[in-house]
Amino acid sequence: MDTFVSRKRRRLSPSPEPTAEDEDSTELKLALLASLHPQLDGDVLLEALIHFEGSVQQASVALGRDHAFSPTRKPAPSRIGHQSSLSAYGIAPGDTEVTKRPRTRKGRTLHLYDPQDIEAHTPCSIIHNFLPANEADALLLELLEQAPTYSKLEFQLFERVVKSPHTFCFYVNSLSDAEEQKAEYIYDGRKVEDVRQSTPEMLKASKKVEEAVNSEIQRRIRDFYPNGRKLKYQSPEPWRANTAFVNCYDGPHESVGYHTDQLTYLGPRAVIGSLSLGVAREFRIRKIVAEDEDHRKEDGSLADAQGQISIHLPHNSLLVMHADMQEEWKHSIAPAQAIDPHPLAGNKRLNITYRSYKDNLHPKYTPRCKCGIPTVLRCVMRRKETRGRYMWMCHTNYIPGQEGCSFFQWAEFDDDGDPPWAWAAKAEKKTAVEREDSLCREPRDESVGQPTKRG
Ligand SMILES: O=C(O)CCC(=O)C(=O)O
Ligand SMILES: [Fe+2]
Repeated sequence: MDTFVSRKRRRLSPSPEPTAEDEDSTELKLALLASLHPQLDGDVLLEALIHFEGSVQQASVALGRDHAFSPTRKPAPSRIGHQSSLSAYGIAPGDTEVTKRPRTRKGRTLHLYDPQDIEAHTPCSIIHNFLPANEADALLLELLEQAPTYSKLEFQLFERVVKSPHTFCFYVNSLSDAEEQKAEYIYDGRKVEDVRQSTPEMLKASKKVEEAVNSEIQRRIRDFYPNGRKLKYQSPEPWRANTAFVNCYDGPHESVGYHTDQLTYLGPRAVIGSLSLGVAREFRIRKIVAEDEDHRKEDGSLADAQGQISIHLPHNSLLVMHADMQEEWKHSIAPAQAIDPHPLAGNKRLNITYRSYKDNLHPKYTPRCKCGIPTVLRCVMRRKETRGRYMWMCHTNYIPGQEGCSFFQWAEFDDDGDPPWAWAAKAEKKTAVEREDSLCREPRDESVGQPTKRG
């Protein structure tokens, strides 16, 4: 499953290589604070952490003192945040240069609703009223029936076992895919027991999601990427909705901490289609800055250069997280102070994240660690020197009670995001296509197809 909060890996020996620990310290502290104070908003936790210069303990004591510490406790928003003026964040109308300079000021949240603002200032695009209304309702009703059987993810954070503050379930398109997932795929160092076949309404929606995501990918490439070309490592193959994680947030306090989605089976520069149903909630994103002198505070700690952006996700909206998202931004569902109940879902929000698993990243091919377990794929986000490089790492220390090994290996990919073990077959295929092309181009025997002269 996704690494819903960042977790600290115990460093077994000093290493010049990046570790998840280097990458995650602020998120880790926030996750710890969130698990201790689940009712408080992420902004409040972040401000407390900044106020106490990164000390989780001092921040936690202050936050727990009858809420005496309330750094920027805002009046409870009516329901959902209002859109701040884009100019307040240095965003001029018509400024479509994506992700080049900070869009938000540190410590502030910019609320975006409009699809054009969202695609211009974030690595996402959104389609409102995505499904015909009756199909969206039928899908929601089907999932509401299943949601009580979903479970919380349990993971190890330092020495404690922590539960994710929402429930979820994993779906694939057929029963045989479900059996294969249970037998062979590894998430957070272990196999998953509960993998289900997608419901009829999910399968129906997934065809529409597939079509929309493929067309959004092409539009993004054409209108936003340099020279109208796909990104390095981005797959040129059509996106297939072959797996889905369904999340359920029951009430305003259920949430998901800042994280990136696991790339292990998606590969680099992954695209994800996320369909929201039921109660509208805020999807927050934050750009991760490099750990360099420009971003360092006087005490040596790392300061985030910008605040967060909040994208509002109403019932029946499809959010596409594009190829420029996972390696550079983190995302979360923030706890809400108040929500508008939905006529069918009450206080619940259901969310389906459709994903495209790559055949050549099946765990039978990927490197195994010293524990004998297929490894997890991560991307260096913070360390300036190695930023953007991929690595295979042991993840058995995510299992409560297990230590894991220190396995680390740089991960290589070609420009299309395919791993080395796929290269020979790709080259063969290319040669075969070229041979076929050249056969087609060879001068034709003039007599073929011509009326034959009779002697
Ligand atoms: O609920 C959402 O919109 C996001 C869920 C998410 O981030 C995930 O499943 O990885
Ligand atoms: Fe996610």
